[in-house]
Amino acid sequence: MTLGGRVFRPGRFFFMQTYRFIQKAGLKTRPPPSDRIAMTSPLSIPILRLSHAADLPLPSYQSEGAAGLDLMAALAAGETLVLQPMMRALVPTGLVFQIPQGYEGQVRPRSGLAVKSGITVLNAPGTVDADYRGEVKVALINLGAESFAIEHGMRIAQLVIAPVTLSVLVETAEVDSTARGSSGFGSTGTVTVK
Ligand SMILES: O=c1ccn([C@H]2C[C@H](O)[C@@H](COP(=O)(O)OP(=O)(O)OP(=O)(O)O)O2)c(=O)[nH]1
Repeated sequence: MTLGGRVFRPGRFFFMQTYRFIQKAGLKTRPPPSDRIAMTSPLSIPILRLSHAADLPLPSYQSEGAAGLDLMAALAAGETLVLQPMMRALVPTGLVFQIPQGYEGQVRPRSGLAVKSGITVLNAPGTVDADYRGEVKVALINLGAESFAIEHGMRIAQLVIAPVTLSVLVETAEVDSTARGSSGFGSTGTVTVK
């Protein structure tokens, strides 16, 4: 931008001041840059619905800020899957995801099912690899004292899409030293106030 023959480069402060002025004046604006950082555009994920999930809606976020897409049990018509206490089952979702390279799907338990009925994901978080093209299934286990009936369409788990940091392992003869060293597995105890 040129002002009075001099080159003028407006910085972040200039934009924020201008934004606040417009806001005070009651004019409608887009959110300031700092707020917009969090509003990244959603990742597109191709998804294939298999025949046993044809009557089910696609997984969706249940609230504006939810992190997980609810996964539903896709059972055969009229089938009910009863999980006896301490029994496990691989529950089909009827969905094939094409997760983009650099991301993974994490199959996580739903806290409501866990707290109310002891139903959780046995391998939590289950990992759905970016190159997996099979049906996503949920390994549920009943850790409760009562049997639990899973019906077709029941929201049994949630899928969180997360970025994956790919690493290159570099073998070395020694690693650097730290204050913790090799202490772990409860070495700091559990008491907070001494
Ligand atoms: O809860 C899960 C976990 C995995 N999978 C699918 C997607 C994943 O990409 C594939 C393999 O999972 P994982 O790598 O955890 O299994 P593995 O036991 O290491 O098998 P593999 O040798 O096939 O990788 O199985 C699910 O559908 N649900």
